Amino acid sequence: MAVLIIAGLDTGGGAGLKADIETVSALGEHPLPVVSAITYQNPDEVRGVFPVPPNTIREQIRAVKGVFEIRAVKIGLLHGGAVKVIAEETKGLIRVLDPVIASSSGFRFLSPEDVEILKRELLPGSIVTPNVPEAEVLTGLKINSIEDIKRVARVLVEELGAEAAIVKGGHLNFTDVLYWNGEVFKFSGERVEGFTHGTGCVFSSALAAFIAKGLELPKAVERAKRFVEGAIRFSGGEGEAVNPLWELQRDTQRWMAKEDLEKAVGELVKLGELLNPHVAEVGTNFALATDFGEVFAVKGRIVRYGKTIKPVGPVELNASDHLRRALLKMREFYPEVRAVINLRYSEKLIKRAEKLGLKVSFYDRREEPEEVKRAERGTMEWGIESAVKRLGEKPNVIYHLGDWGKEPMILVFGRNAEEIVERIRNLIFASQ
Ligand SMILES: Nc1ncnc2c1ncn2[C@@H]1O[C@H](COP(=O)(O)OP(=O)(O)OP(=O)(O)O)[C@@H](O)[C@H]1O
Ligand SMILES: Cc1ncc(CO)c(N)n1
Repeated sequence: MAVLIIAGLDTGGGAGLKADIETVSALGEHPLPVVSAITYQNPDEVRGVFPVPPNTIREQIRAVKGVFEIRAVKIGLLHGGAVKVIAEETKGLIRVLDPVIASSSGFRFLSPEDVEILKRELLPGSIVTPNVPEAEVLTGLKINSIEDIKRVARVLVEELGAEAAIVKGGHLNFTDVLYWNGEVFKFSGERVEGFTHGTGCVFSSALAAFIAKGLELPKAVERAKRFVEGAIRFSGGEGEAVNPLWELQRDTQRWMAKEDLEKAVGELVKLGELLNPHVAEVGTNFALATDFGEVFAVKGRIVRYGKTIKPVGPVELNASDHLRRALLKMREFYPEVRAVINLRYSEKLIKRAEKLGLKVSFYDRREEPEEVKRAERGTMEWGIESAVKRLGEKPNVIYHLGDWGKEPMILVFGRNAEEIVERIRNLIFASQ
């Protein structure tokens, strides 16, 4: 199904048309991109805007209207001169209007006069998706609470003529409110950590995509909100913005990590008899993280099995809490580290690691502060941090000598699963 997207270009690649195209494509619909403005911006600032002439916008829309079956329109950044043309050309279509008035960095895209034109020409009949400051500008009302949000959403529909209004709580308490058909719908949410540049664009284009799929409005809003939450959680990297491709990328990363780890575990099993004496009493596990910080490991761990070794279960997401925490802590210091394995402690292995040129550090559980001990779950994180700080550079191997009821252990880290296998091979062959 086709979704017509009328929006601006963000040179920083975070918001605007690029985010919209990715969102609509990721959700399986066909984007028809129409450029309304060219902005010069980066994640820190908007430097300026070139408005695309209204006739050029009209011709872009006309080139696809009637050729594709347009199931929904998403309208993002505009300029005053374009409003009338867009209103004319999208008449009769389902319109999601994201009234982009100012950037998150404070650049004012629409003048008060432009806002008046938007209210008069385009808002009536549209599904409008303002954030709190935009809703305040559109209605002239102040918003301090969820009750205010509900009132303003109603005003947008009942007094300003919108088909529906979703006032987004990203600037308040992450609860969005939909007013539609005389009814109020609340969509609760919690703050998600991550980059938020482009959230408004992704939300409105996801909403348009879900409407294009035929979802009823409340269901489409719910889905769009959850999609944005994922796009924030799995954001990051160069763009310092939300990531509309999160679901696809996460799934790709998952199968790659799973496959890599399965292969590497297979290689370890081939070392069976040689590795057997180094398997920890509690079992050995082997963990691999994706770029998104999700960690795969062997369910039930790798155990001694007669003279050889055996993975108890399959490679799965979150199959090892201990190693996951160790790895994620290490990645806070050294994000290139993606894999870890635990082995039974032996002085011989440590000596051998040092001889091989691996950087070795340790932590002493007796030095663990009382408050960390009492919190219980923080021990691993504390241990990794103290070992990293002790060495002052990236450790490849971290060991501890145990404590009451705790088996001494060695952790071997690597950039990927193959590197771990290689390190284990070198360690055990040489320690014969
Ligand atoms: N940190 C966050 N955690 C969870 N949800 C968020 C967060 N920030 C925004 N949202 C949600 O993202 C959606 C977009 O809302 P937001 O108010 O951020 O839009 P916006 O201000 O128009 O975005 P932009 O920054 O692109 O202008 C809403 O569903 C909102 O609740
Ligand atoms: C092009 C464009 N559209 C929307 C926004 C709002 O995030 C932005 N900063 N840039």
